[in-house]
Amino acid sequence: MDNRRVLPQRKPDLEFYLHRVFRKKSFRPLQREVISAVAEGHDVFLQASTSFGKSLCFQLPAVMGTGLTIVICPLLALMMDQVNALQAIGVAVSTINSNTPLAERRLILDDMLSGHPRTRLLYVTPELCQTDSFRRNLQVVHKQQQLNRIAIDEAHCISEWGHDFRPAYQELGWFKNNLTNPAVPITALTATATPRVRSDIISMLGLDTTKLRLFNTPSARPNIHYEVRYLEDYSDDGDSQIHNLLKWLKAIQTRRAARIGAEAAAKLPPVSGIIYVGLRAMAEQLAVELSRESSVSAVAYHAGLAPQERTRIQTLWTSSQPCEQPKDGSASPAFSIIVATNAFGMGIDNPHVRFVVHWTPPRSFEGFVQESGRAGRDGRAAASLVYYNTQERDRIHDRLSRDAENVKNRGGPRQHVDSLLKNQTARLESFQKVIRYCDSISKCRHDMIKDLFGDFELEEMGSQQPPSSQAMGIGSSPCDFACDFCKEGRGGLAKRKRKMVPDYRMEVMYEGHD
Ligand SMILES: Nc1ncnc2c1ncn2[C@@H]1O[C@H](COP(=O)(O)OP(=O)(O)OP(=O)(O)O)[C@@H](O)[C@H]1O
Repeated sequence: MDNRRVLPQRKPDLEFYLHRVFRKKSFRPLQREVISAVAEGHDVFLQASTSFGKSLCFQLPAVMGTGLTIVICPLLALMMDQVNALQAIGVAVSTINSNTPLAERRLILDDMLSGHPRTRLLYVTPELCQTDSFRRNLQVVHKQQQLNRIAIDEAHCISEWGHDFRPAYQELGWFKNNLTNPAVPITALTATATPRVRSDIISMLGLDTTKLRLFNTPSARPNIHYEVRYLEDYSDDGDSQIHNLLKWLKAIQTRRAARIGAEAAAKLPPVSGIIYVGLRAMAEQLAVELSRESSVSAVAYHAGLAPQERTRIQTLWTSSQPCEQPKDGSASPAFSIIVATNAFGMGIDNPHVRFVVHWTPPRSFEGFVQESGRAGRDGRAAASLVYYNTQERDRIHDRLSRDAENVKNRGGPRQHVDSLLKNQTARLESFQKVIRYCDSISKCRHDMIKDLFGDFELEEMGSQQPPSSQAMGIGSSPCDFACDFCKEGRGGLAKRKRKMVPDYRMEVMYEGHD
């Protein structure tokens, strides 16, 4: 008998893959912990802010060793962004989507079923995972012990879209029910999930909460200054709002010049910002009006633009010189602004956005957190402004209530109507959270976001957080004078609000909200 001690072969560590494959210097806070849990084969739920680097949490484990990771992605553009980025660094990645030619699809499936797939990550849609043929293929790969995990990116879509226009999301529970002995680990990742959405994700995927490893970053980002600007009711032409915004931009410009000198400030690339509006026509109009200012370059972005034009705008805006230079040789604008509907954002990787403005109250609280979270992805100071007036608030609220009523009165299969109603009610509740956030003048906005998003519940469920937020403990605020309440206090906010809203309305607005 050979008694020689077999030395365990030392596997390259996570840092090795981080440096070698992904060419990053170090992990961001919490990333290492999440990646370890994924690599160890746990079911993982990660709720982390838009700038976190969630993709790395399943991409890195996928390139360690052999086997296949299936990635479920809701949008083609998002899928292609990740696939292109991985191809560029030499990772064996493929995608099967509506644009994949048949011959290529066959090659990918042949590789997948070969018993030792070369492909490390395969990006697919939930609709593909619903088909019998793809499910059979997954079962074969699973039997061959080559199916390492399923990663579900933008997992909130399970709850937000699964109930109506993308029912395939409702079917993702198939993995846990059918890929068993051993069960295939699932990694679900999202930037925005309220307690309701979270529990939908967990139950629809069939995840066992007693074994699930949970991770989250605070929903309110410490480097973002949150502020609500109260507008007078019935301001008919919007001029005062534009004036208010331009004044704010001017102040940023002045501060910048004071800090580094006017000449040096003029040589810096423009400050990038996003203004979210509710309608396409509003995006066009506001972009024209803002561009009248020599210091501003503003461009509209919405789903009505031709795809090439949208790509052109995105590419320019995410480049190091994010707007066109004036043809007459005059100084380049100090601000480069995209005026967009909510068609703009998902998957757009511009870490240097300094501000996100909501021109009207956002339609949902999740949308607000996600959209405002596009500011300051580089970790530097950034701002979120919401323009708010009671007229617009009531208009949106009435419309959402009417939509819920219409669904109730609709004919059709009971189950379908119930599902639509659940969704419509959730939309209304989500907007009511926007109202609470905007109306409040008595609480730190970071704390409000944390409350309204259910961060506390995650903490109670044992979710692990980055060390800096743990140090603050449950219930404490990540705000360091980075919101209008902490800066101006209740008195200051009340004064601002009173100027814009008649006294009798103020009383009504406070009721039940603070
Ligand atoms: N450890 C790291 N060091 C440096 N850069 C990183 C690191 N991890 C991720 N990144 C970069 O951060 C950027 C954002 O990553 P990613 O797109 O995965 O974010 P996300 O959390 O999925 O955001 P979103 O919710 O907006 O999609 C990417 O450019 C990525 O390469």
